[in-house]
Parts: sequence; structure tokens; C-alpha cells
Amino acid sequence: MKILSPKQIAEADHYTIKNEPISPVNLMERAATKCFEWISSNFENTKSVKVFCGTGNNGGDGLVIARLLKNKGFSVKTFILPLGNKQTEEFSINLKRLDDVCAKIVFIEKQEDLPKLSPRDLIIDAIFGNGLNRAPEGLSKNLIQYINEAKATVIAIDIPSGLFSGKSVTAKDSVIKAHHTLTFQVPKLAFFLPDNKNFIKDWTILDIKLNTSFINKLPTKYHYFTAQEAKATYKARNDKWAHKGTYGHSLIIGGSYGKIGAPTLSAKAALKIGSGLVTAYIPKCGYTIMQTALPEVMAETDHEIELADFTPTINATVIEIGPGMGTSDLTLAGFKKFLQNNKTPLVVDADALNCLALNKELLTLLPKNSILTPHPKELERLIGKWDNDYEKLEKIKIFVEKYSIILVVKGAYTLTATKEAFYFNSTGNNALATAGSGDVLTGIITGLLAQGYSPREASCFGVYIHGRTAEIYTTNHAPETFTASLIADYLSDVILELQE
Ligand SMILES: NC(=O)C1=CN([C@@H]2O[C@H](COP(=O)(O)OP(=O)(O)OC[C@H]3O[C@@H](n4cnc5c(N)ncnc54)[C@H](O)[C@@H]3O)[C@@H](O)[C@H]2O)[C@@H](O)CC1
Ligand SMILES: Nc1ncnc2c1ncn2[C@@H]1O[C@H](COP(=O)(O)OP(=O)(O)O)[C@@H](O)[C@H]1O
Ligand SMILES: [K+]
Repeated sequence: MKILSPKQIAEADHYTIKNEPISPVNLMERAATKCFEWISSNFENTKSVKVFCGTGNNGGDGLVIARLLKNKGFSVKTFILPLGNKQTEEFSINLKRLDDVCAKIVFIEKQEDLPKLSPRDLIIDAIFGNGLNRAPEGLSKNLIQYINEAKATVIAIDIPSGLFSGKSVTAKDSVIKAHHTLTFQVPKLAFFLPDNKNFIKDWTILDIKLNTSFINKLPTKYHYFTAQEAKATYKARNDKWAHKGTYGHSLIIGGSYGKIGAPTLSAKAALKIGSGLVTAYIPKCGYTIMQTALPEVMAETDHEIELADFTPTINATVIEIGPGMGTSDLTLAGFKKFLQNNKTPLVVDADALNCLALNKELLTLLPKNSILTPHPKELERLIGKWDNDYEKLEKIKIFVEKYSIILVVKGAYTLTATKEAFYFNSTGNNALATAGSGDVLTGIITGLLAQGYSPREASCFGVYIHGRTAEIYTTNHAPETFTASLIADYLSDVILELQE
């Protein structure tokens, strides 16, 4: 699914209005009706609702929602913050329609006009939407702060007021902290960025039937990787004559004394996602552990307690390097030698990333389209500090272009950054915040590459699958009890649902 800029969304609105055709006021009715349906199916009509509107079209949506909720029996009060003397035509039409149903409407002209708010209120935030063009100040800023202080449940329409959908927020005290955001047609880039975590919690995309063929033609770097994209990526196994060689050979290089679990988790994940063969290259101290834990996995060994020689003998389809590897001088020296001689596609994680960060000149030795899977701290070591998430995205772009690699930046919305496009993942939850879950992710990506998925596919799809296991688990288990070892047990459920 595409993530579009505010300008592109406005273009899609205009195109739909002109070509469907539909009048702007009817499009607003359609959009706001979707919001009303969501609200009335999630809240009882005994709830007291306070709708705060600006005087643009986001405010117009608020007026429609107020009318529909009132007609449904909710107790509704509407508060309007005049934004200069301007009202859009659709706003004015809907103000009259709301007035016609004898609704309570109050204009907020000064601080004293702000209503009393209770934590039990349901607040609809329709002050600013896609048209926000500067940080709210004066009365609008005060209103936003007042709403935030009320500790009531806040539903934002399209986007929390004060949040820019595609650029950084400087005045963080002028943004609505929404519990739920009902957004139109496509998600906004701001939703995926950790800087905005206080403003965006849950959100739902409402399909308001903007022209899809127009949207399909709009160029964008940013995408949201959902079940639809995952289903399109999945390659069903239907080759009767397949043998284990058909599905590739994954080589997992990693481990050190006390950290053999990391390559073990990766190897198991590569195997369970379908790699035909898996070999682990580990220090000698890990031999019995690996062979006992995973009888299907072959093992080759290096020095006693750490990797130093990096001399696996097999001809692998893909190599994962780094889990539990450590960064000792011996290991680092061997890792450098390995990179100088290696031509096989790489998935690089954990300590191998730290070795690269300590020796940036080694980055030029990575085969093209190698996949690096940093968590935010590892990313910072690679690309340096950033002031805000938009600067981080820019630095990521420069980095992937410079080294011709793919970055999988892990987090609540893991980002797969390629030279061509950036994909935010749609699955996962905090059950994954558990030791070793990153090792499993790299194993999954490695196993997919071994089977012939492209580096872009293996990254986006692997991240999707990994996240989905946690969602399935937490439908009937407590998130605290999820462990990295359990992820592999749910891979089958994820694949089966992709086949539906
Ligand atoms: N036909 C359409 O265009 C549709 C638009 N829809 C709604 O319309 C919204 C966009 O509407 P608009 O483009 O009218 O913009 P908004 O309703 O977001 O409001 C922006 C208005 O506030 C002013 N403004 C911006 N920043 C300000 C600030 N910091 N302080 C004071 N005033 C400020 C702008 O000049 C403009 O008049 C969407 O977010 C969505 O909610 C939906 O109804 C769907 C259909
Ligand atoms: N709150 C969260 N929501 C979704 N995914 C999460 C969350 N916390 C962690 N994860 C996922 O869990 C994995 C953790 O990886 P990592 O930090 O490398 O762990 P480890 O080093 O223990 O293996 C990543 O894939 C990350 O996206
Ligand atoms: K809003």
C-alpha cells in the first residue's frame, strides 16, 4: 500500500471529485460516515461526545460526524475554533446541516470559551487535518494542550491535529495525543516514526473510495507492507520434483562462548522457513549444543571459544553472519579476511554490524544487495546520530545508495530500506521485545533468500512473517510469555493464512 504526501492526497481527492464524479460535500459525507460507523460500533451511545472542529475540511468532517452521532442518540456538543475568517464551502454547508438538527454548537473565540472536559468524555479531534501548514499557535495551541490535559479518550480524524504527515514536528506540545486515529484512504508517513509515538497509538485506515487507478499511478518512495503485499510475495511450493537442493543452502556464521544460542535460533528459523539445507559455522565449544538442539543442521567449527579463521567449506546459497559472534580482536581480524574473500550474498546482523561500524571501510566489501538488520542502536553506530526521524530517513537513504545494500531497521514498524523504495511493516507487537527475536528474524530472511526470494522480497516478507507470528501467538497467550524459540512454531500458521 502506498504512503502518499499531503499534496498527493489532495490531488487524489480532486481527481475523484472530478472523475467519479462526486461533489466535494458528498465525498466529505462519505468519509465522515466511515468515521461515524467506526465510532458507533466501538462506543455505546450513552457516551458524552465533544467534537472539536477547525473551519477547514477536517472541521467539516467533524461537523458531519457530530450530526450522525446525534441522530444515533449520542449526547453531542460541537465546538468550533475559527481559523481566521475562512470556512470551506463544505464546512459551511455542514454547519447549516448540523444546526438544522438542533445540535449544540459553540464557537471558541477566547480561552474562557473552552468547555469543561471530563476523563469520561469521548473527544473527536477534527481541528486540523491534511491542510496543516504551520505549527498551531495561540488559541489553537491552547485548545490542543487543553484537550491533552483532559485525559479523555481522543479519536483523531485523518491525523492528530498539529501533526504534520510528512515533516518533523518542532513544537511537540502543540499536537493532539490521540488514542485512535481514523485516517482516510492511505496511512501517513508520520504514523510510522518513533518520534511521534506519543501522538499516534492505534490507527485505522478507512477506505473512502478515492480513485484507485489514479493512486496507483502516483510515484512514492514510501510503502506500507501489508497482508496483501505478503500474499503477492509468497511463492507456493508446487514443484513435485523438488529436492532439498532446490530450496538452497543457508550458512549461519556466528556464536561465541556463552552465545551459541544466537546462531542456533537463526539456524532453526532458516530451516523452519524452508531452507533446503542449513549449516552452522560456530566455535568448537558450540558443536555439541548445535548438534543436540538441531539434528537437521550441519555444523562446522572454528577456534575453541570464538570465531577466528572463518573458513567454512560449503558452497552456500546465502550466508548469514553475526549472531552471537562477539567483537574480539581475533574475531574482527578473521571477519575482515572473510569479507575480503567472500562473494556470496550476505545477511549481516548483531556483532558483525558492530564490527562494520568500528571499521567503516569494510562496508565497501559487502556484496551488492547484502541485507543489514540493525536495531536502532546498531543503526546509529552505522550512520551516526540523527536529530529527528526525517533526518534519519535521509541518512538511511544515503547509506543504502552509497553501499548498494538493503537496511532492515528493526522497531515497532520495521523499515526495509532499498535504493528504490522504503517499506514499513504492518505486523508485530511488543511480544517480540524478547531476547533473540532479532536472531530469528535474520534466520527467516536467510532461509527465504536461500529459496530464491529476492533480497527485497526476503527482507519485507521475512519481517512481515516474523511479526505475524507474535500477533497469532497473542490472540490466546499473554505477550510476556512469548520467547524467540517459540517464533518458529508459528511460521506454519502464517504461511497457511497466506495461502487462503
Ligand atoms: N474533498 C476533500 O478534499 C476531502 C477532505 N477531507 C478532509 O479534509 C482535510 C483537509 O482539509 P483542508 O485542506 O481544508 O485542511 P484542514 O481542515 O486540515 O485545515 C486547514 C485549515 O487551517 C488552516 N491552517 C493550517 N495550519 C494552521 C495553523 N497552524 N493555524 C491556523 N490555521 C491553520 C489552513 O489555512 C486551512 O484553512 C483532510 O484531512 C480530511 O479530514 C475529507 O473530508 C475527505 C474529502
Ligand atoms: N514493540 C515492538 N513491536 C513490534 N516489534 C518489535 C517490538 N519490539 C521488538 N520488536 C521486534 O523484535 C526484534 C528484536 O530484534 P533485536 O533487537 O535484534 O533483538 P535480539 O538482539 O535480542 O535478537 C525486531 O525484529 C523488532 O522489530
Ligand atoms: K484531526
